[in-house]
Amino acid sequence: MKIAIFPGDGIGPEVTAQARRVLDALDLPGLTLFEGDVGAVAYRRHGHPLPAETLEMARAADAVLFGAVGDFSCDDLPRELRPEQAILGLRSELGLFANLRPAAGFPGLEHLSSLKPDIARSIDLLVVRELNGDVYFGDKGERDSTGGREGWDAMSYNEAEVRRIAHVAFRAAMGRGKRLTSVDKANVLETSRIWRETVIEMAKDYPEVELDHMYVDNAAMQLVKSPGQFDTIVTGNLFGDILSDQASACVGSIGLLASASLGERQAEYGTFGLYEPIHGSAPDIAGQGKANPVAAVLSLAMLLRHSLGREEEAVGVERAVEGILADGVFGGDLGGSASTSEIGDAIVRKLLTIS
Ligand SMILES: NC(=O)C1=CN([C@@H]2O[C@H](COP(=O)(O)OP(=O)(O)OC[C@H]3O[C@@H](n4cnc5c(N)ncnc54)[C@H](O)[C@@H]3O)[C@@H](O)[C@H]2O)C=CC1
Ligand SMILES: CC(C)CC(=O)C(=O)O
Ligand SMILES: [Mg+2]
Repeated sequence: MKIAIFPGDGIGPEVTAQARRVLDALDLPGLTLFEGDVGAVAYRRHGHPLPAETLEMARAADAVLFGAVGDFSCDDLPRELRPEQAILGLRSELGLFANLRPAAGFPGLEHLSSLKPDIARSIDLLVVRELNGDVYFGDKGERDSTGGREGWDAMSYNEAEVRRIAHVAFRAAMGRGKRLTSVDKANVLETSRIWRETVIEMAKDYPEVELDHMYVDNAAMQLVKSPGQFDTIVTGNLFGDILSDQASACVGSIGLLASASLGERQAEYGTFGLYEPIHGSAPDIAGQGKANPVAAVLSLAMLLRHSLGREEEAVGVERAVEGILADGVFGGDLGGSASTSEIGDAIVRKLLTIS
């Protein structure tokens, strides 16, 4: 099996280094690891945030472990050369339309949440975010208007795009609490009207799943008021991006949440996928040993589960993370003092103790 590791910018290399140590500690037979450049670092070295050789490496791999991209020094570059195009390009080129972002509290660590412990205790949800469409990939541009320069981004979803992500979400809900909340803005947006009608039409294929619908503004409010009401959420690219960052603060920190990005074949059979923390390159803390590597390590656990079929090892990594958090090993994002590498050390030690 070939795993491509793309550390990227800012804290990306710091957190992926810890995930790699965990992978090394597992000592799995038959694994080959490759590293590739993405983001600002790739732009500086190769003149493009997603060089052709990196994309080829991803295509040849069984799974990609991604760090993060983004660097404020690139803010003035044309959009197609900005570091963020690396992750957008990988998602679209590899057809990774289904982004799974689980958000569950760590038992006994409710006090780490931004919510009251009693409310935080109930969080156990999965955001299924569409990843290949919406305003991120729609036509966009700048034009002159009577009010000066005007920027525009087209939002759209067709029925086929809604169906394929909704199938993933209905199936995910079947494997969880059998409740699915579709989040949209159907009271205002035509995109959402088609989204909602399509999801309703599909519900008849999943009679065991209890489906409901929520406008995104209410969903944002309900997520902090009573997150326990959610089991599986399905939503578009933009709303899913925002709600999952919010869900991370409900759990405790954005440094805790992992994600898997899967495509048509992959969502069905569980092979190729791209795995990354939900956070970005965090330039405000980069290079200071302050990054929480847990999201990257849990992304590795998702890779082991979904792409390598290594459920036992995935559970082992998740147990090790739960163990070190229960031991009180955490960094500044959770009110502790452990550095990125100390957290990595503790996870590796715990993994070797429990396995
Ligand atoms: N998938 C990706 O590569 C993503 C890239 N970005 C890019 O990252 C750059 C920074 O974006 P922001 O909006 O600031 O989002 P961000 O997620 O990088 O950071 C938001 C806040 O959370 C903190 N934070 C993030 N990850 C952390 C971790 N592991 N441990 C402790 N604290 C952590 C940061 O210090 C910051 O205060 C931008 O260039 C943005 O475009 C943003 C999101 C996703
Ligand atoms: C940087 C982006 C392209 C998207 C993002 O924030 C995310 O996928 O979480
Ligand atoms: Mg985001």
